[in-house]
Amino acid sequence: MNVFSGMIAHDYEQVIFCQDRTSGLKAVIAIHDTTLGPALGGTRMWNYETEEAAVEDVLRLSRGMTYKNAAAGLNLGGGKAVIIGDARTDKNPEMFRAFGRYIQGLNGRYITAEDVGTTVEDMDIIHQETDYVTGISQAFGASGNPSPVTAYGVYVGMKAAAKAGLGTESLSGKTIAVQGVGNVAYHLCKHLHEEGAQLIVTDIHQPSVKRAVDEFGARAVDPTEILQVDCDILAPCALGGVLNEDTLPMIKAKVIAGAANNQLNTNEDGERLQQMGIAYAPDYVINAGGVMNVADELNGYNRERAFKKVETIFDNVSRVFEIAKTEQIATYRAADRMAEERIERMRYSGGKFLQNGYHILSKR
Ligand SMILES: NC(=O)c1ccc[n+]([C@@H]2O[C@H](COP(=O)([O-])OP(=O)(O)OC[C@H]3O[C@@H](n4cnc5c(N)ncnc54)[C@H](O)[C@@H]3O)[C@@H](O)[C@H]2O)c1
Ligand SMILES: CC(C)C[C@H](N)C(=O)O
Repeated sequence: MNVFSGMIAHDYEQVIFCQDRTSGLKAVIAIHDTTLGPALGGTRMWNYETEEAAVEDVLRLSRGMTYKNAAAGLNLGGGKAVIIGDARTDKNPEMFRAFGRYIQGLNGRYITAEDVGTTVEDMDIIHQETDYVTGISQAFGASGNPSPVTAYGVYVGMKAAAKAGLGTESLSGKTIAVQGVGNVAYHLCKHLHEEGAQLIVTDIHQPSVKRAVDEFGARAVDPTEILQVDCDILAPCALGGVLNEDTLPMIKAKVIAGAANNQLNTNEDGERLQQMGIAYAPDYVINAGGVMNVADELNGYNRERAFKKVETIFDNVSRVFEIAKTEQIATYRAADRMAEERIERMRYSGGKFLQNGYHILSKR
């Protein structure tokens, strides 16, 4: 495994390997870019088949957080962590405490939160060792589980995507196909049902499907069918890579707007979507509600302020469609451009010597 070539390719700042024999912790923290501020991103716990796969994932996800935080207008950089192991069988409190001490050792360069396989309870254990953790329990005056807030952000972002792709932001009467009805999509379906959308759902976990059918009158289909059903909007809310050269020809939706990270398998798939005339809301712009919510904890959590911030996702998604239209480029490129411009402006401005409280000279 050649870690440095991977780091140099997209200019990663730091990768930290953490090991604790007693608890079985094997973790990798990747800090991609801290131009806008300390790196904030969740910790994923996943049973990776190889260590290379874990490193690849943490690199890809941490860079995604740089773009997500920048496009969301947060003064935060991008980072992410992965813990290698089965989230259902391999967790123990000592593991998360050891991990918390590693985070504390970074002195604020990296701040963690939930991601796939980790929970509020895990964040609370990390919090026993460090303050550089968000998404901790509401009992601490913090924000708790980010999934319902992510869902609300996807809902308002979907309205902006519908305006661009269907000419109306109303989702009433629209047929919406949802792939994966887990933590985020359950709450998304609730908003969509309340607005009067017709739902088609699938999941590999049958109780989740049953809940959506029972509570929202959703029509269930097999996981192999969801991408090809007749619908107005497709919401990928399971795992990444679902929009690829094999699946794109099947898709009948005019709009794609969902919560999953890394929906496009490659950038070429983003170009294909543009050629097909499908209005694609870039994943990291529409699913930023969770990070917006946990980031508010850094200011002393205020739920009302956090939700106001999450509502800006409507404007952020609209802006992406505007850039794409004006520049005649695919929406994923428009989103990257929006994020990169913000980072580059700060990099340029931050490159000027201006005395501030953090500068070494001020401590003499
Ligand atoms: N939780 C958050 O706040 C948040 C924030 C931003 C992005 N995301 C992203 O949103 C997505 C969903 O997150 P979540 O927290 O709801 O996770 P989750 O694990 O609760 O839900 C995912 C669901 O997808 C199902 N699934 C997996 N593979 C499937 C397949 N092939 N076909 C159908 N269903 C399948 C799972 O059974 C599960 O119910 C993930 O990609 C995550 O990275 C989550
Ligand atoms: C900070 C977390 C709530 C981030 C979330 N896991 C995401 O991918 O956006």
